[in-house]
Amino acid sequence: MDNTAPSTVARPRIGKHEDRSALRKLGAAVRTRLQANPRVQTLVDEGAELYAVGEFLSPAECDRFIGLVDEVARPSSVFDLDYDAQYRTSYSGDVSFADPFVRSISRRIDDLLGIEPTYGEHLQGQRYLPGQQFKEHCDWFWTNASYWKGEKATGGQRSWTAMIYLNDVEAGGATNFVHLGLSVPPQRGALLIWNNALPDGTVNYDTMHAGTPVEAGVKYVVTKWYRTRKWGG
Ligand SMILES: O=C(O)CCC(=O)C(=O)O
Ligand SMILES: [Fe+2]
Repeated sequence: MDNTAPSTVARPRIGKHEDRSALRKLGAAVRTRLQANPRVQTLVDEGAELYAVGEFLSPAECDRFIGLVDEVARPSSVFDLDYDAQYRTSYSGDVSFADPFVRSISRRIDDLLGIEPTYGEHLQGQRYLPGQQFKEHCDWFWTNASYWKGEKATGGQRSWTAMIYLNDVEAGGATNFVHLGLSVPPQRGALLIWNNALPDGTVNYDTMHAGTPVEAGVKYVVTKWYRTRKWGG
């Protein structure tokens, strides 16, 4: 599940900034916790906040997760997809939250960030074959879009994103933060974390990113998006 806008519209009106104070508080709490953790590397701290942890998952855990993604992968969908059916061409799926292995990994991410587990959406796996990509988008929700009413009632705005690369990719597949000039190549087991909001609690356009096309090999990632409140209906 994701929220995408045409990349040609860099700074559209998004309506009033919803969940601003919750985003500000979550931003500060997670920032403080990550910066105090010696395992966490700061990638960007100006204009946006991006962090990374190498070898967050072991190779065996990555392989096990890849197996689960292969089981659930189906064509991806994004919100308001009509304008460009090619926007997200990867395969994605919610890996089973009933699986104790999935739960343990999910909890490990919660603990690292220090976010209340119920705020997190279920982990979503994605698989990209050669030529597949996820074009430029922000993970936060457009609060003037038709889907917002439903999202507002089921957890509100997205705060932090955590994404794990499950394998090294032969060629291509980097995650490109277009406004930050940062390109992150897939690295097996590495966790990438970013704040979708600015310190003042407004959504951050500069978190816009793309999963660039895989050129050779297959790319697997697992993503967890956190809301500002308990997620779910
Ligand atoms: O695959 C990537 O590198 C990016 C994925 C992504 O942007 C997302 O899942 O929200
Ligand atoms: Fe994304």
